[in-house]
Amino acid sequence: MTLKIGVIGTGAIGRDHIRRITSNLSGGRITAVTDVNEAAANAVVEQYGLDAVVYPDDQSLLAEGDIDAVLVTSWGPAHEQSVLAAIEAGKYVFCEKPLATTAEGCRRIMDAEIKHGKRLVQVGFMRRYDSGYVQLKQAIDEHVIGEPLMIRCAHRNPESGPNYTSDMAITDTLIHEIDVLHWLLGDDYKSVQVSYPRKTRHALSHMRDPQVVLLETNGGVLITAEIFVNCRYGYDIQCEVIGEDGIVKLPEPSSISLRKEAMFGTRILMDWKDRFIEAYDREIQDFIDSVGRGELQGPTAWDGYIAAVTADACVKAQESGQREEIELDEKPALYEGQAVGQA
Ligand SMILES: NC(=O)c1ccc[n+]([C@@H]2O[C@H](COP(=O)([O-])OP(=O)(O)OC[C@H]3O[C@@H](n4cnc5c(N)ncnc54)[C@H](O)[C@@H]3O)[C@@H](O)[C@H]2O)c1
Ligand SMILES: O[C@H]1[C@H](O)[C@@H](O)[C@H](O)[C@@H](O)[C@H]1O
Repeated sequence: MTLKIGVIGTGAIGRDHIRRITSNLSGGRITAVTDVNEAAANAVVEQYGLDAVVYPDDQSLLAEGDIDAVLVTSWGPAHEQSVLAAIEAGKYVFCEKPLATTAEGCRRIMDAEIKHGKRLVQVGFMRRYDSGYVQLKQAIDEHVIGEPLMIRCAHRNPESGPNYTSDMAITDTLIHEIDVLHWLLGDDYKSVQVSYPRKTRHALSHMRDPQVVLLETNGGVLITAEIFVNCRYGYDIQCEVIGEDGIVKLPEPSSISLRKEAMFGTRILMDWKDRFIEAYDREIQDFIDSVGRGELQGPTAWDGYIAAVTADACVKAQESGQREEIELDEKPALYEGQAVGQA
């Protein structure tokens, strides 16, 4: 069976997912699209030669579209409304991060899913599908390094856009570490503190960059996460887990090495689309396959909720300079067991 997919939001990542479904992946077909910028929706239909109807908004796409599932790839503040409408229509929905911009919004989505009685939502935390992170998880789960004690990581972007603000370092950028690290450890966060080193001259005047976030888990693991979104030299994601018996580290993306003019080196990628290209392919293929089986297995609305609660505490800690507590509601039964990523 071919899954008929509607896409809500045809910007950068919406187009990229349409490209992969159309050219790389199996079992899915784009049959409906919408974007508040109608010209963008029309352009993507033309660019990929889609046999798809362009709808004026998410409501009409969900009511009239010939679809089995939707991808929500609009701006973050628009996600909650589209996801709730998709659940109401009984459609499976893949939603890019953030699931909603507030913890209350994520709660409303969980309540709607629980009322529906079955998982319909997968959140776009693609790092769980990255083979490097999957290997780290395997090593931790198999106690290769004994108990994990500390994690050191860095999330570096070459440059931030003109509308990027200091809190987006958390809600837009660190959110990937927030998700993947609690998944790696199988542990929840307890507290967070944020510090600011000297500011880079490349950052816009209104923002703090870089930032250092110190997270502590319930199990006592200390995580230092550097966020540096104007590092200039590349798109660089680092993660090192220090355990009782050894250390495991995220591999560098594979690349040829070059010896030239008295130098030896490898290229560093510049774009998130390239760094996680295989992970995005796997997560969307997993969504298509899981919907086909009638049982989602990727990141859940509960994971989206954990990320939102943790991000709220991080933003509070950015402002207060103090250690802030992170408190989750009780995990609903629908989300028992750990959602997986795939190698
Ligand atoms: N998983 C990842 O690594 C990753 C990477 C990039 C972006 N994202 C997330 O994906 C989302 C989109 O990011 P982007 O980079 O593609 O942004 P973008 O600005 O390029 O595209 C967003 C599109 O959504 C459209 N839109 C806004 N509100 C809408 C609505 N109510 N209905 C329909 N369309 C609407 C806009 O017109 C725009 O075309 C963001 O939430 C972002 O955080 C995730
Ligand atoms: O900081 C960026 C992240 O590195 C990417 O992975 C995307 O999530 C993008 O939306 C963020 O702005």
